[in-house]
Formats: sequence, structure tokens, C-alpha cells
Amino acid sequence: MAAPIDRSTRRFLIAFRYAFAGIGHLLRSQRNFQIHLLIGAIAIALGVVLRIARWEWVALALTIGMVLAAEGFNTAIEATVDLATSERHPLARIAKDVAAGAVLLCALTAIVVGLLIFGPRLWLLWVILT
Ligand SMILES: Nc1ncnc2c1ncn2[C@@H]1O[C@H](COP(=O)(O)OP(=O)(O)OP(=O)(O)O)[C@@H](O)[C@H]1O
Repeated sequence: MAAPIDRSTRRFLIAFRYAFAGIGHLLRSQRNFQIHLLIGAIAIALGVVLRIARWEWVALALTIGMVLAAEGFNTAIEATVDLATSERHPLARIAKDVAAGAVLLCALTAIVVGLLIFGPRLWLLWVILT
């Protein structure tokens, strides 16, 4: 018979369930998250096809994770602000704009990383094919 799960392990597993519910919410309702996920999947496929190096996989994984996590924080901040007030308030605007700005910074960084990894290879491929 399997050993019973102790209380702290149970809490730990429940916390995971809530975290996955949060990711499920992002997947179902956040268009920007879906777009970033699709771009991440394309970058991974490109990495496989172009056989990028291990350190490049590390950079790619960190970048994709950073952008998706930023989208999550942005969504959480938006929900918190909307919960706190339904009125227009300068601080609500700052909170939402700064959160959106942080996502943009991550996305711009991801573009730079993508160009550094794939740019030279795609350029070479272009030169060979044309
Ligand atoms: N309560 C508020 N007070 C002042 N400005 C706000 C408020 N809510 C939203 N804004 C402004 O409107 C912008 C858009 O807000 P909104 O809540 O529509 O988010 P969003 O970026 O369109 O995200 P989503 O489409 O995912 O809900 C914010 O970035 C902010 O500048």
C-alpha cells in the first residue's frame, strides 16, 4: 500500500495545482501570452532545425521563460489593479503602463537574442539560396 502523503507535501502539491490553474488562465484568456508562446515554439523548432549550440539553447530557454513569465506578472498586475479600483486613477495607470513596459522590454530583449542566435545562420542560408 502507498504511504500516506504528509500535510506539507499535500500543501506543496496543492500550490502546484493553483500555479497550473494560473498558467491555464494565461493560455485560455491572454492573447499576448498565446502569441509569445507560439513565437517561442517557432524559435525552438528553428533551434532544432539549425542545430544551435548548447549555450544558445540556454539563452533561448531563459529568454522564452522570461517573456512568458513577464506576461504572467503583467496579467496578475492588471487583475489586481482592476480589483482595487474601477475608477480612473493615475497610480492605476502607472501600474498597468509600467507592467506593460516591462513586458515590452523582455520582448525587445528576446528579439535581440533571437537575432544574435538565428541572424547569422538565416543570413547564410539566404545567401546560399539566392
Ligand atoms: N483604472 C485605470 N486608471 C487609469 N488608467 C487606466 C486604468 N485602467 C487602464 N488604464 C489605462 O489603459 C491602459 C489599458 O488598460 P487595460 O486594462 O485595457 O489593459 P490592456 O493593456 O488593454 O490589457 P488587456 O487587453 O489584457 O486587458 C493601461 O495601460 C492604462 O494606461
